[in-house]
Amino acid sequence: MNEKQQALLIESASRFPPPQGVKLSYGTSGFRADASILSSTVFRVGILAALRSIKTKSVIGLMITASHNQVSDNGIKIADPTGGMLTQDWEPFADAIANAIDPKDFIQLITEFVKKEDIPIGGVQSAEIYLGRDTRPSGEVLLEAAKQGISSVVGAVAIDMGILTTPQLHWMVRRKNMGMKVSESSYFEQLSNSFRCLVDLIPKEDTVTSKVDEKLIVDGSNGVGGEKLEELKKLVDGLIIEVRNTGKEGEGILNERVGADFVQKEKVAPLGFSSNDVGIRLVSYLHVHTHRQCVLRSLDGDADRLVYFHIPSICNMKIDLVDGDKILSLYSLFIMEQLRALSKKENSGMIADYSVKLGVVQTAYANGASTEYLKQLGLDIVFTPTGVKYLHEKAAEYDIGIYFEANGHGTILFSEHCISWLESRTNEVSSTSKGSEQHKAALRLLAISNLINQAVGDALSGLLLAEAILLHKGWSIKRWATLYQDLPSRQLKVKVADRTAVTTANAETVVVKPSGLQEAINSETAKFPLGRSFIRPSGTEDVIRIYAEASTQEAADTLAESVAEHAKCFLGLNKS
Ligand SMILES: CC(=O)N[C@H]1[C@@H](OP(=O)(O)O)O[C@H](CO)[C@@H](O)[C@@H]1O
Ligand SMILES: [Mg+2]
Repeated sequence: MNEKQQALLIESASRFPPPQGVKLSYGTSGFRADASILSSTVFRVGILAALRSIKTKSVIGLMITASHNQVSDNGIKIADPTGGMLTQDWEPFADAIANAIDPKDFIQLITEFVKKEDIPIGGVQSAEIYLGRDTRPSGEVLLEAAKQGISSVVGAVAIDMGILTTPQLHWMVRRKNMGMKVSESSYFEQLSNSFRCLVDLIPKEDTVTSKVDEKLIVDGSNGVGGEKLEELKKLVDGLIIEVRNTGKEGEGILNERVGADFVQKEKVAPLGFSSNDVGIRLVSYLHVHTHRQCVLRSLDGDADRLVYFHIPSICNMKIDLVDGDKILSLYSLFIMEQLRALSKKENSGMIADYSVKLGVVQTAYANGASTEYLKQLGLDIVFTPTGVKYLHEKAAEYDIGIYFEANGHGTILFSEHCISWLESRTNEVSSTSKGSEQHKAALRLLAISNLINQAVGDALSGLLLAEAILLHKGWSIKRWATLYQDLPSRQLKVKVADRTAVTTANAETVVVKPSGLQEAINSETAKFPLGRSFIRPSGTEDVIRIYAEASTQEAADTLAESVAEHAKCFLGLNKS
């Protein structure tokens, strides 16, 4: 790094002094904190994004969002060249520069890292960073900090893509690096075209329209997802979608008693839904929730999560939740059916010439009943720690890898080899047996690979895929919900003195430190039939999370409470 570059960094960093007495960590999904202390972090991540772009010779994404957190929080995360999360190798550097208080230490960290990674700053390689943000009011100021961080690296250019959902930004980065044109309208077109393709491939005789829910009501969490769905729905025929909690002025506060995270964790209907919606299919998203005939859905604050629910009774606003595990099960079932059809010998006399490796990835939060169901389908199931970066990485090892967190964050990854094989299948088959089930199955799988976001979980594309499958099967949300019955579960969070004192192993199912705590959890769990419980430190909030499931709701609640008590004893409460 030459002197001119060093001077530029020192000068611009002086405009963004880091907060004192706070330790930030890149966490499960980037940096998150109260927005008022984040300018310096965002500025520094802007520098990191520019270095990453030079190093990889690719466009990098930088998203300003705190997803399901309260509106006063904000955050920042990076999209790598493939559209996935920042490579985990760079996270320690992100943590180090975010926490370097002394400007000299800060510059030294960058100098050493640039040398170690051999990043040719100031050379011919330029850097391009796509910026996106959600609808949080603090987004504008933080966007400016990111721009200044980027422009303090010689040759780096920031391109503001505007207010976007997180998955839209990831999609754009991926597509741009594949050499394609990028715009929001091309995103909407790709989603709506592939949805139409799936609907056109529904066997006419099998459509049992009377059973299908008529209307879909979507809870947009008062965030960016509602607004974007309003645009997308103009291009989608055959679905009646009503968006609530759109975040328009006066409609409500982002993520406050709305959104997928709230619905999934509290298991009650979000604000804006009433006893008039009984029987409808509903969706929540980021968080998206759905509710239709009425199915309801919830999106989350940045629209990368999706859960469905319906309100079965007017007596209370308790919901029947169709969570990420059930979305995963629906997708798995449909994909298995297509693969089976593809491998059948038909008129053409051809059978699949290679067997597609299909796998599913879950975390410890997956309901035990879902894992059992997927096992019975004969699927290969793998568990990873919480956080999409882990699930995504694992899913990418398959030809078709489906991953979901119970909270509705997930997608389906298709390997390049699988996509070209499917393409060749459609070409081969077309001359001899066009219109055969084999041909259609290949076309459906290709349409799914175009519809579902290959970069990251995406509430909008996930919703269209779930809808297409329900239409294909002629299923209502109630039918879908009966795939299996969830084991009763409870999640709690506790603010302890220092959540980093907890370390875990075996995909977070076992506490390693503090010692003795796991034994206490084991002895509580043993008291309940089908009991299962674990704790882990959250990567997005200053809490530890407790999960418990058991054969009855009462037992799950009691187990969660008693494990929480042990955790408090071992860890001490946060006094602040
Ligand atoms: C139990 C739970 O839902 N945890 C969520 C939450 O992470 P925590 O590290 O648990 O705070 O936010 C992450 C980012 O959205 C998401 O990936 C994860 O699944
Ligand atoms: Mg999110």
